[in-house]
Amino acid sequence: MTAAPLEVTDLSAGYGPTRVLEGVSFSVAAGSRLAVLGRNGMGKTTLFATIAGQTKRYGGTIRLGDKELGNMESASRARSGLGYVPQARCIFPSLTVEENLFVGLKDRDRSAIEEAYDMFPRLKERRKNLGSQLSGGEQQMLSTARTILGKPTVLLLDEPLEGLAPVICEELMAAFSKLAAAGDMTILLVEQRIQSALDFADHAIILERGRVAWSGAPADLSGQQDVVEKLLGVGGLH
Ligand SMILES: Nc1ncnc2c1ncn2[C@@H]1O[C@H](COP(=O)(O)OP(=O)(O)OP(=O)(O)O)[C@@H](O)[C@H]1O
Repeated sequence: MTAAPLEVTDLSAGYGPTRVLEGVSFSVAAGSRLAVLGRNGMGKTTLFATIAGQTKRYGGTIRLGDKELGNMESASRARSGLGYVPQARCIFPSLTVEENLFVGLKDRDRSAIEEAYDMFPRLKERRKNLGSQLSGGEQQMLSTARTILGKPTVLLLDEPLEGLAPVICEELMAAFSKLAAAGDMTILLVEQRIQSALDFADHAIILERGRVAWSGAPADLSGQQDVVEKLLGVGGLH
């Protein structure tokens, strides 16, 4: 499969009567990398959960390639090419690493598991360990690898670096960059480690109270100190 474009138009969503996203529009070209940034509670996770069909959508469209996802169940969105690695690492703690990966294979041959081991050699070393015996970084690798084995054409990564040591963050970001460079996936990344996200992405959007408050190239942000302070709550970028 090759990467697909994603186009979100006038999306609004929330939880019961609480509207969180309002009029969110952006597009991501096939094979490109979008950083979704914003302070805590601004709607980043809600955006990804809505694209994945796990939050109530009130209006707007979500187009992946030539398919409209808006009215599909989550499983159909996944079959249409959407891969979602949620913030809470989703692994089966009582299954081994290898068994966890089998779950991600769907109808692919077992030999495809080598793709996951090529990307994350650490998982190969731990293949007989139970999910519960993995470190936070290894769990993140497993959660990501399992989704990638499903061959998504658009991949959503929600705060993959959360709580991880710098050396593991570098390892993960290198793996994501390799994936992006292969051209098989369009990647959207939510990340609090702003500089890592900007280094990775070729475009960024910043959410503020559920709306897109800024959109542009990562390089443009470094010259906009007021935007960085107001929308990201940090003093500066490196
Ligand atoms: N299950 C829920 N029910 C009701 N409100 C929720 C629920 N999940 C999130 N919210 C609210 O939606 C808003 C956006 O939350 P969301 O988790 O999408 O933000 P975020 O930008 O991802 O934050 P963070 O960076 O802290 O993860 C917040 O006000 C939050 O309290």
